[in-house]
Amino acid sequence: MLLFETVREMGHEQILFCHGKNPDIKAIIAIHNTNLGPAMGATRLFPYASEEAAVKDALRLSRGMTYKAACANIPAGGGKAVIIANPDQKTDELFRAYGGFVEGLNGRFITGQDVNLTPEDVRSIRKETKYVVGVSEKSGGPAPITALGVFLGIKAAVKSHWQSQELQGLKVAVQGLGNVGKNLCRHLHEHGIKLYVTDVDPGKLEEVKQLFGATVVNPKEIYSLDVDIFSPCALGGILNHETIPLLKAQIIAGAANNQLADEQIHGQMLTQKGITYCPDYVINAGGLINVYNEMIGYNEAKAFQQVHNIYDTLIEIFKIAKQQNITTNDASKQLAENRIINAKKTKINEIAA
Ligand SMILES: NC(=O)C1=CN([C@@H]2O[C@H](COP(=O)(O)OP(=O)(O)OC[C@H]3O[C@@H](n4cnc5c(N)ncnc54)[C@H](O)[C@@H]3O)[C@@H](O)[C@H]2O)C=CC1
Ligand SMILES: O=C(O)C(=O)Cc1c[nH]c2ccccc12
Repeated sequence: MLLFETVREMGHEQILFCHGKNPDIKAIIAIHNTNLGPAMGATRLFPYASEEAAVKDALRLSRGMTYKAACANIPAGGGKAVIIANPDQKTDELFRAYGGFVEGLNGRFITGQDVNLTPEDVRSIRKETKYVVGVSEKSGGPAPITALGVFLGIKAAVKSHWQSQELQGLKVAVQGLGNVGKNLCRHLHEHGIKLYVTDVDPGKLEEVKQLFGATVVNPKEIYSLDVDIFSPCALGGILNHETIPLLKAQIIAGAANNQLADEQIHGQMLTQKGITYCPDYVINAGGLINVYNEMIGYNEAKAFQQVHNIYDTLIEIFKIAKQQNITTNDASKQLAENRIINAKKTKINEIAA
């Protein structure tokens, strides 16, 4: 991988390679853009197959955070960190060492809990740095708000795709019943939607089957179901050459980050199939909205309003995509980039005034 060529093309400001021998730590903090504010992004821990895979994940996730904040009108920039490790290697010392690196950035990067981190791990990070958010119990954590945002995104997609407000009787396939997926199932069930669900954890499947009368399917079956909507709420990269030809759903609307294995190629494939794709970083902004509000002093009404704006933003993105005959992913990128450029101009004008 040609590192500087890649970051020049993707537009990153700074990448920090964090290393230590005792404790043994390998982490990458990617700061994509800070025009709108400090770079925000939760930290994920993962046993990446290669260092290149870890770098790529950090680069793409951090850029996604820039677009996410811009599309949600949150005055924050985009960043993301990955710790290369197996979940069974987690220790308090590891997270404290990582926290030291975050502290060294002095607020340019603000982080929290992502894949494979628990609230306890985040408390370890917090022993070394105050630049951690999303640990307060006040707002109930980011997942319920993320799920609400995804539900509103589904409503927007239904409106745009079928010119309908009617959810009753629709069939939705949900991949992953974690913190977001389960909360999403509750909203969908309450609106009379028929659920088809999958997870690799049998306990979670049983719970959702009992609570919401969901039909349980094998992880491999989830793509080819005869449903109206597919909601990926587990892993990234699930929209690819193997899965897209299998899809019967007309709408894709879920919480997972980096759903398109390749943004251009697979974004186009979905458009050609006539599928309405809700760009992941637009529909899953609820978590960021929640932690940002927690950071500035939680105001439930304000956070609620910002999450509800996801509906209007998606309607605007679908409109831009149709008018310009581009993918919804490119339309949302355009919206985000315009907001970032305008913010920079405003900043320059303020300095000049
Ligand atoms: N929690 C939040 O506020 C936000 C979450 N996201 C993203 O949404 C996704 C879900 O987040 P959470 O619910 O918080 O995570 P989680 O870790 O609580 O849930 C993920 C679920 O997916 C399941 N899973 C893993 N591999 C699977 C497979 N191959 N097939 C089916 N299920 C599988 C897991 O068993 C788990 O139940 C993640 O990609 C996360 O990055 C994005 C924005 C905010
Ligand atoms: O939407 C994402 O991918 C996030 O990282 C959102 C998020 C959850 N918890 C956080 C803590 C600090 C910064 C962002 C987040």
